Amino acid sequence: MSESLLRVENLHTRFDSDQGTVDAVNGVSFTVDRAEIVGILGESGSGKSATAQSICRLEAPGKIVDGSITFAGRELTTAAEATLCRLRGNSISMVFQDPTETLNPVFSVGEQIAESVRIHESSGKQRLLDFLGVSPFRDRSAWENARERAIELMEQVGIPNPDASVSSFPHELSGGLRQRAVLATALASEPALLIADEPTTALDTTTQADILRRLRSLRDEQNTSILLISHDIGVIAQTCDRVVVLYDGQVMEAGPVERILTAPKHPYTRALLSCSVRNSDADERGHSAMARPQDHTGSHEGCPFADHCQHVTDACRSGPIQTTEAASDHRLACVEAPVSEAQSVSEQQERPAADGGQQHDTA
Ligand SMILES: Nc1ncnc2c1ncn2[C@@H]1O[C@H](COP(=O)(O)OP(=O)(O)OP(=O)(O)O)[C@@H](O)[C@H]1O
Ligand code: NI
Repeated sequence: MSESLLRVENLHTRFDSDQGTVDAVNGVSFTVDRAEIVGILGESGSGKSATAQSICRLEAPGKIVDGSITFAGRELTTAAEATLCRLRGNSISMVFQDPTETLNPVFSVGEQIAESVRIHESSGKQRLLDFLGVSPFRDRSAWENARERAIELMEQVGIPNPDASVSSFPHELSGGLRQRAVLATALASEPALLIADEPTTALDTTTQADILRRLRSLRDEQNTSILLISHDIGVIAQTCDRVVVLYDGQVMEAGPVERILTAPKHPYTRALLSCSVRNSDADERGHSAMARPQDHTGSHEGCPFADHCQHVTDACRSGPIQTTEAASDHRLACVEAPVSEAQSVSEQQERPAADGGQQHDTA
């Protein structure tokens, strides 16, 4: 078995502010294999973006205070800025939630996509466009080639009429088209790993479904590994192979999407799923709104979900929660897992336990 493309181990990312210290990422571990789509699922404030930013080493003003991030066997937490720049220009691309922050309003989208192609081809030069504020395409033939590639990329991400839209400015495009253009710039370098932080959150459901479908084709056709961040279970279910459920900067449960979404074992995951099924019913086990961790500055003894968990015991509050293997490739951070399992089966009448009701089988 080859080494995972991305391996995050015991990552701790901290923000220091006047209000105190926020442990935004508090011991997170997971891997992304080649040609795999892994989702990070969690509510607002659970540390999804801080995790993604740490992987790209764009965590400032946060600081990585512990743990390891390896990409293709290379340690990123201690890598030099020049190495990180090269990786970001070639191997790892990130798409942020708000495309207006990524696209420069004064250049056409075609030029910006073409510039990403050029950066990739000239292997890791500074982003001249941002840097100098001038178009790097003074040489006509260089522009023609890059423009052609930009049009291809625009087609790939579903921008209609790319021949015409290549000269459009960001403000001339709809939100959906802008987000597609951002995706095209991210794909220009043919990255081995694409990190997409809520890439479709602001978009209508048809556009969202289309973009998610294109992410899957990207994996199918180009073997791109994708880390997809979302608070939306539907998005994760449609797109991912595996999912990591975050709460208060910690992994509650992780495993194959189908398994986690149909037979969740962690009380938090189950609360999250039942909220999404009946999200109008905020009273559903009382978890909907109050499940959010209000105070990140306290100590981290015990399970962060303990105060909202109906299965809570003394052990949940008294020390670090061990992560156990509920099944092969299914991790769980819950001391009450066996009790929860019994509950889970009765709560989930629609499915005869997929694992035969025995959660402690071996890998
Ligand atoms: N620049 C910052 N300064 C101080 N605290 C921060 C900063 N950025 C994030 N945090 C804190 O870190 C925690 C995790 O934030 P993060 O943005 O990773 O959450 P998220 O899961 O991405 O949420 P959302 O779904 O709202 O994007 C939060 O408590 C947040 O307040
Ligand atoms: Ni976020």
